[in-house]
Amino acid sequence: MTKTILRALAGEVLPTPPIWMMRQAGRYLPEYRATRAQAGDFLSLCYNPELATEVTLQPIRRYGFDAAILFADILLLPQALGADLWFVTGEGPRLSTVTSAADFDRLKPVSAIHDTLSPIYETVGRLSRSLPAETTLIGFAGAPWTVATYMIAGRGTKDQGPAHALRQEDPEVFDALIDRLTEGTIEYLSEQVKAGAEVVKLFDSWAGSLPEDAFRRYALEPARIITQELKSRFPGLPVIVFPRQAGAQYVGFHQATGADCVAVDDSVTPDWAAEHVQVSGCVQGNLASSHMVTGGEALVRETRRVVEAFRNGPHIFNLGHGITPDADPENVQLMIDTVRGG
Ligand SMILES: Cc1c2[nH]c(c1CCC(=O)O)Cc1[nH]c(c(CCC(=O)O)c1C)Cc1[nH]c(c(CCC(=O)O)c1C)Cc1[nH]c(c(C)c1CCC(=O)O)C2
Repeated sequence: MTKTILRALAGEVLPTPPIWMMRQAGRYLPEYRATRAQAGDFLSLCYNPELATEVTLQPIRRYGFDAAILFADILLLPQALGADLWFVTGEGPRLSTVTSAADFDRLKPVSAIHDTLSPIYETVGRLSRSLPAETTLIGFAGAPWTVATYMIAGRGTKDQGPAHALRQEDPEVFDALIDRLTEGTIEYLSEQVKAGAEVVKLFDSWAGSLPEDAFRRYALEPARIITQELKSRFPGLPVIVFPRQAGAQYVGFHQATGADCVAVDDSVTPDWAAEHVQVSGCVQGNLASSHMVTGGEALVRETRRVVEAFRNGPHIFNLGHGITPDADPENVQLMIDTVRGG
């Protein structure tokens, strides 16, 4: 029987939505923290196929989620393109910056990325051989705009100021970077699919900071190009796009990109998303991840509200954003029991 996630992605309305969780392998789980300590740092874990496979499987063993997502990070692609990358504990990622034509010219060609990323493909292959038969394997990459915001600023930023400045002040360099990332993302995801990923997801975490014209050009258009090219290379490949905090711009995103599923964050209500986004295809989301910290009756009530709102169309249950390190693993179980048990 076809896997539930693939059925939902094909547009089927299921009595119980399939479920997985962004960042389901992460620091809220004691077994993740133990494996990560064994690996040393986060990047060593990403590039270690044996341990990356292990942490990807941990939430599947513990909770029986319907999908596993490759354990990696959206910033591995810039690293493979030649950016220096490191993580500062308690603060987040740091990268060497791209803010001029000279910086851009130092980046490697897309053909070079596999030298760095081949361990990731090996992890995908191992996962594809070891997952339970009913579990779907999701590969992923960052969307060009979101990845560019980190490459331009050299770190995470609250308002993506440096990237907005570059796109306005030096559109030539900015567009060249977006194009390189678009091309790199296609090749990166293609290798994940060849290694066994059954679905791919594009994370555009900062799409919501783009004003309307720029949203079309830098969020929608790259997502369309990547989706279309992957679907022409791999007919039938399901694609999930996540233009986070797109608000009103979620409307029409399925049709404009050709993606099978639009993931929505929790800044929109499930009723609104059912009416305006699910009308055109499968929706993924969108319980606020704070419920995984606070739990209790509110968690049960809001979980039911999400299930109820999306009941009449294709839906994959998920959080509105990644689960946080301070989440309680028991609340995750309560969410799953509520989705599956009513
Ligand atoms: C912006 C972004 C990044 N990475 C990602 C995004 C887009 C989605 C989002 O908005 O959350 C995506 C990502 N990061 C990770 C995954 C793995 C798959 C999954 O479980 O969803 C995915 C899909 C693992 C990770 N990526 C990171 C962790 C925590 C690493 C650790 O210390 O163990 C994990 C499990 C680190 C990371 N990676 C990134 C940041 C800003 C950080 C530091 C923040 C933090 O410390 O939580 C960049």
